[in-house]
Amino acid sequence: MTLQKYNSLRDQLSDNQYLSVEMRDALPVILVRHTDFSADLAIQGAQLLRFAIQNKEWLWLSETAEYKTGTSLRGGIPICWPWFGNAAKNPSSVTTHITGDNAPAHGFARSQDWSLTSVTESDSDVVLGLSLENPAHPAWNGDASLKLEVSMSASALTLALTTIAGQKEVAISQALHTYFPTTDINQTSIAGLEDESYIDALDGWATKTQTGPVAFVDETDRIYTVSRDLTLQSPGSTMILSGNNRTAIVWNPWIDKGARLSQFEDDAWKNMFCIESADVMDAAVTLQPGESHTLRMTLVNRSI
Ligand SMILES: O=P(O)(O)OC[C@H]1O[C@@H](O)[C@H](O)[C@@H](O)[C@@H]1O
Repeated sequence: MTLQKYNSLRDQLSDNQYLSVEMRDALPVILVRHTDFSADLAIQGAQLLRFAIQNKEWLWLSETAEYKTGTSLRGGIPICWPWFGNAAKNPSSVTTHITGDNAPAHGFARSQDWSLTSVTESDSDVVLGLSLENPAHPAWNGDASLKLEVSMSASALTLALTTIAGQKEVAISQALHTYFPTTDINQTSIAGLEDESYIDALDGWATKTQTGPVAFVDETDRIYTVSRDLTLQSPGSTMILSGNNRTAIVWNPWIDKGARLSQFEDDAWKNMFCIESADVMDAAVTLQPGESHTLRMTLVNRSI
């Protein structure tokens, strides 16, 4: 099956100037090698693994990432859908579609095979269209399909994740679970969340208010409301993250949880953090039959 997928992707991309496909262990990975930027995208999960401009890597990917069938890779931008995190923590509109006790964390879109549906390439950009038609899982009885558009250029990276409801009403929570690199987590901060309320998943899910920029001093796992662009500051790097998401998860596992995580070196917590452009909790999305919703995020580099 995997080899079939690889062969059909190779045929599909044979006329493209900047695109090719390679196998990494069990997974086909699309390679974008444009003159101005480069990227790697696993067709499983439609997971962007890398994006770089002039040797600056915009995403963090674990050195011990595993290219296995049915397992999300640690790093890049996994897609959490049709529920975020622990299924039971979702609002009832979302859990009504979840059956049984074996609902995987972060849904199932990140571990299923997607299709590459369109490719546009030019001197200035590359746009990949992917889809997960008729998404199905034993733990979900919802009816919707899912598309992802990944737009890459020498100035920006944009992801647009579109949910299209099927024959009945459906509610989903979702996140573009972006892993960012940093050379020093102790000198990393996020501006733009000042005065926003957040749920602290590490303090009994208490609701709190953010004072000043977010800094990382311990394990962090919070769901913020979002109303502005975010500025991600780390040594030598300033990135601006914008989008139409109403919530964002800020996460760093720190030392103890880092030691328990799969595909994660013991000291990797020092060099990564996640900001997940999300629609979760009260911001979960309900769609009537045939309606659609697009979650968008754009990343630009403002480093000097
Ligand atoms: O290991 P996973 O399933 O990819 O999840 C990673 C993290 O994802 C974050 O979104 C959650 O808030 C964390 O609690 C979780 O640990």
